[in-house]
Amino acid sequence: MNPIDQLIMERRSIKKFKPDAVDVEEIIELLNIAKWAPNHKVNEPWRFQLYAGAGKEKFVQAFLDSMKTPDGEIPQKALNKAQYFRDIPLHLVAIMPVDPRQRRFDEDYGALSSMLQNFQLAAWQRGIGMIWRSNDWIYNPVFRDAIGVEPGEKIVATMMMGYPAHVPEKQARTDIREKLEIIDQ
Ligand SMILES: Cc1cc2nc3c(=O)[nH]c(=O)nc-3n(C[C@H](O)[C@H](O)[C@H](O)COP(=O)(O)O)c2cc1C
Repeated sequence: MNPIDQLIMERRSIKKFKPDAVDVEEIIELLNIAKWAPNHKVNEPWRFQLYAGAGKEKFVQAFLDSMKTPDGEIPQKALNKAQYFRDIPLHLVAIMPVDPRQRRFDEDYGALSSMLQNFQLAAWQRGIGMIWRSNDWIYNPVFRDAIGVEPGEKIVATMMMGYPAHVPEKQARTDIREKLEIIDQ
């Protein structure tokens, strides 16, 4: 199998990471590769925040703030998740401008999603794993405010990254013939 086909098929979303640090410069390099995604108008509809080292606590605190109940309590489940996040080497937040024109919005979302998949693949090639998370809290105004996402911006993903401690089994995919209609007459 050619290496690109193999890379696409063998990349997995990673949830368990080794504690080993990932070099921030390598992530910058990978983002500089990933930006060559297809992008109508080449408007580069994205900005990123990379939480590393002591800076991760800002991300974790924003998450915890968004999890507070009306009486100011933080559920144990959220505290456990926060600890899990602290132990992950890097968190990347991908943010796009929200264009009120549906077509432009769709194009921007498509471009950033393509960019993020490039990023996942280029990182996997170098042994770096990640998971794209789009949990409810990225839509929570408390979380958005805490990390400085402006009105008119949308968090598209949080990418949690590190060297994989466990690579899960692939989940089956349907033969594309079942989802493909060929119209040739
Ligand atoms: C837009 C998007 C959002 C996702 N959000 C989550 C998420 O919130 N939590 C999660 O565990 N995985 C999330 N994933 C990762 C998928 O769960 C994962 O791709 C899927 O299970 C298939 O596994 P694979 O990537 O290893 O093939 C997301 C993926 C995409 C593309």
